[in-house]
Amino acid sequence: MTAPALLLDDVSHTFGGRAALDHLTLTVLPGRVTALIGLNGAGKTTALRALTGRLRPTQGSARILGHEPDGMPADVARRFGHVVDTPLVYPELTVTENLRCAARLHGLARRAAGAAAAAVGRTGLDPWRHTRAGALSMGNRQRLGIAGATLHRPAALILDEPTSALDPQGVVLVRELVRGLADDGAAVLVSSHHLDEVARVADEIVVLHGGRDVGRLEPGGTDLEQRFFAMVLDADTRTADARTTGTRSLP
Ligand SMILES: Nc1ncnc2c1ncn2[C@@H]1O[C@H](COP(=O)(O)OP(=O)(O)OP(=O)(O)O)[C@@H](O)[C@H]1O
Repeated sequence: MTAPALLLDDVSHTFGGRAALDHLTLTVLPGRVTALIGLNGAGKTTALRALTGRLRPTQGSARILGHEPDGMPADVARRFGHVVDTPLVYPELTVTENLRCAARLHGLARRAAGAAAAAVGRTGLDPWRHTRAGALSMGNRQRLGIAGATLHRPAALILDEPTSALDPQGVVLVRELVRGLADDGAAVLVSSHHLDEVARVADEIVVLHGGRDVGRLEPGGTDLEQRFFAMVLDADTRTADARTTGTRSLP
């Protein structure tokens, strides 16, 4: 059996006594794009932060390429890429300089210039390659973050709402980038609100609601939005019923 490249194992997290994640188990296999979708406040970013080690969950564990996110050996860390919260971008450096730094950080010291130039091309940043990152538009800053997180062709990739600020051309470029990495064997976990986009890129869609995995949606078909809302409504109904009967509702 193939081992998951990304794993959240029975993860719960509370902020000030309020549950943000509730016994969430999530696996992403090599070569697969898994999308995490949910309403505002469903727990998507908290899940991705727990997986990247930016947040230590109250309960449960996370693994990236078989290692704890806090204790990844350097050679494993170089096979991982992510954009969660703010992208690692230096505002005083140009786009190209930032990407050369990212290439060096990912162990591509001798190939940094070539990797940076290729990443500029892949993400449509050519007109801005000599622009300081701090002077970029929000969408181009998002492109730069994604370019830096993917230029080393990671084996495991986590992107939190990667297309939130992108124009239609950027959405297509990111879709092709993500799909291409997965087709080359990468495990990709992406959170999104854009159901149409998710349907185009994901192999599997996990619905998060109230910090819980409430079910999977097939990416195919035209009624994804309808199926999403039906799943969320059903989860709410079961939670309300469980409260009435004093039991814990199951996903
Ligand atoms: N640092 C924090 N302190 C307190 N509560 C937090 C913190 N971060 C998140 N939360 C709470 O945890 C819950 C899940 O938030 P999270 O940001 O993970 O949701 P999300 O699904 O990513 O939402 P969105 O789609 O709006 O980005 C929310 O109720 C949120 O208010």
